[in-house]
Amino acid sequence: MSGQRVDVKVVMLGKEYVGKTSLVERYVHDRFLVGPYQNTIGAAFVAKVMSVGDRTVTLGIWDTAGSERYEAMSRIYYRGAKAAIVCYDLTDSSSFERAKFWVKELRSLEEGCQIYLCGTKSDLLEEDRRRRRVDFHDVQDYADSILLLDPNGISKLSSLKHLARLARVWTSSSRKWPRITSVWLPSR
Ligand SMILES: Nc1nc2c(ncn2[C@@H]2O[C@H](COP(=O)(O)OP(=O)(O)OP(=O)(O)O)[C@@H](O)[C@H]2O)c(=O)[nH]1
Repeated sequence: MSGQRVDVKVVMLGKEYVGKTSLVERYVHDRFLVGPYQNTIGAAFVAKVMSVGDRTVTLGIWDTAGSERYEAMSRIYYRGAKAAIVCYDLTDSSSFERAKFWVKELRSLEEGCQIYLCGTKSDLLEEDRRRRRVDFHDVQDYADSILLLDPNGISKLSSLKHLARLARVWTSSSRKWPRITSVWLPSR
């Protein structure tokens, strides 16, 4: 990581191949890389400067490797994160189980971290709905069950408006670009 000042640390988590790097590439460089899949090794860091009202905020985004081989390393990267974008692939049910694993871990170990749950690759469902492997209602029920555990968590959303905005950027999409649906979860 460079010596750049970071105001808000954001970490990307989720099973390998769900599309974490693609989301970061799109958000930071406004591009979608085509070509052979290249798995992330360890983690990659990128900074993104954004304006929030009259303030300038530097996000430091850690894009972790999804392979379980790097699980211990990912724990190092989520320490102190203000937000975690936990991704799962709508066409891969095991990736949703993996997302739950990360949510559980963050909620018990990183209480100050806002968690965003992102279902990726919705373009594949537009092409063929039968490819869906993660039911929308299951995700909704899961999100609700966590909200119910901590009703106060909802208020935290307004205190981190810039991150909510960041999530919105990631949800707006066009064809052929990373496609996600997002559900906000409180941190506890
Ligand atoms: N159809 C479709 N493919 C996508 C989308 N996002 C990513 N992909 C493809 O999915 C593959 C994996 O994407 P990555 O962004 O490298 O996945 P990752 O989660 O960073 O993977 P790891 O680095 O192994 O953890 C690549 O071949 C991407 O082109 C999407 O929204 N739609």
